[in-house]
Amino acid sequence: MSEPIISFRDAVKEFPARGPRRRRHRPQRAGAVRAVDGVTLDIAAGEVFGVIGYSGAGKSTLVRLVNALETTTAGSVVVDGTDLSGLSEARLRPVRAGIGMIFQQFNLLRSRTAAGNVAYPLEVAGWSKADRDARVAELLEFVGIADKADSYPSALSGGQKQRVGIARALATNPRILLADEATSALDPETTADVLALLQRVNRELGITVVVITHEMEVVRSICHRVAVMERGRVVELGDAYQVFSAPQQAVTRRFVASALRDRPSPAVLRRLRGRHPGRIVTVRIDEVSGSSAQVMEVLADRGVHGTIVYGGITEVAERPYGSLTLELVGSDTEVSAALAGLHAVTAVVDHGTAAAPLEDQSDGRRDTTGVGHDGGTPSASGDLRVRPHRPGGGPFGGPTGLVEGNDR
Ligand SMILES: Nc1ncnc2c1ncn2[C@@H]1O[C@H](COP(=O)(O)OP(=O)(O)OP(=O)(O)O)[C@@H](O)[C@H]1O
Repeated sequence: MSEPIISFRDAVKEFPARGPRRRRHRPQRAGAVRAVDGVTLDIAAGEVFGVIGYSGAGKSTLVRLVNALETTTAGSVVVDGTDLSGLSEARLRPVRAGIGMIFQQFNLLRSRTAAGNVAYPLEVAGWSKADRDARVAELLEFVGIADKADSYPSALSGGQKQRVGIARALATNPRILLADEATSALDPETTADVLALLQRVNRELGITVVVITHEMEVVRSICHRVAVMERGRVVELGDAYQVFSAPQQAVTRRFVASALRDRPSPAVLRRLRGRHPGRIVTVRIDEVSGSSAQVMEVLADRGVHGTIVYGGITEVAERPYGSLTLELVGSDTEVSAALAGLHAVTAVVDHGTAAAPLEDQSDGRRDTTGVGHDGGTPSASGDLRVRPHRPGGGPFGGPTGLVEGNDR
């Protein structure tokens, strides 16, 4: 990893507890809540770093520590070589000048045009009118809304407003851009456009981008590395592909499931078994284990006919990831040999057949990733062990021990 531009060391932020919402968080001092609870984390210069977590996890507080909108209760935050602890407002000013920020609700000045909004930080920084005009034109061009320079925010779409927000955040040449739920108010297509723009900000301008989100899709599409937050703590951290292709924590698995709807729910499985008489198996497709070509080769070698009946392959951090659910048709011996062959190349979940269904090991919880129990660790092969269907369970809706997931 290159030189860190942001470092948290055992960073803690406590707030005095007020109201019932905060009571569910573990109080560290009587009447206090730890929004950030001992975070140690380095964000490298030049990366797109994601902080993902559900509401209340502490994400916003964590980024507010970076631009010193909040100060740590304990531990330290170092930004671009400056330890923010105990700095005066005057000393914080230059640190803040090196950080741009964009928000979910855009926070544009309604009384100013797009150009006027982008010019605002330049006015505050004392730029001349000529320099401001040139810089504003350049920025609006960069974010793709030069034609909207004279429009007021009320006449702009959400995506256009966020482009103005990005241009404004970039105006004074920051080294860091903080994006707090910047796409959460946008539709999927506009989200994709804005994320592509943030990627350009990173690649073309070399700006470190820190993305705060509760959407896996955001991390999946642009982040190099990710921290998963829960109750003020970082519970998983690393390369986005590694974290999401082998999630260790239940919270991470939920995020993966929300983005990759590639694994059949129990209800879908029952229908698949009903429609397809062969053996139903789900195989993981990723860079480390099997590619679909490898999987098909194994089946062809064993003389087994494989039909794709469910699944999807997408990209996480620009690398392939997903799963395919196949119906295997052949003699019992051929199918057993094919299963053994598949196990050798990738993670496999054997769902059995309608006559002899197999349930997965997640017992009471649907494991959507194929890596093991909630809170457990994946087996060496990353495989899901299977056990025979419980006696007395009917193949269609009987007490199978499987809990209904989303019936997709
Ligand atoms: N100024 C504050 N005073 C008291 N408690 C606060 C304050 N700001 C945040 N909290 C509490 O700290 C915890 C973390 O909040 P934070 O906003 O950082 O989470 P988040 O992950 O960003 O969630 P969201 O996406 O809903 O904003 C929450 O329990 C919240 O109620």
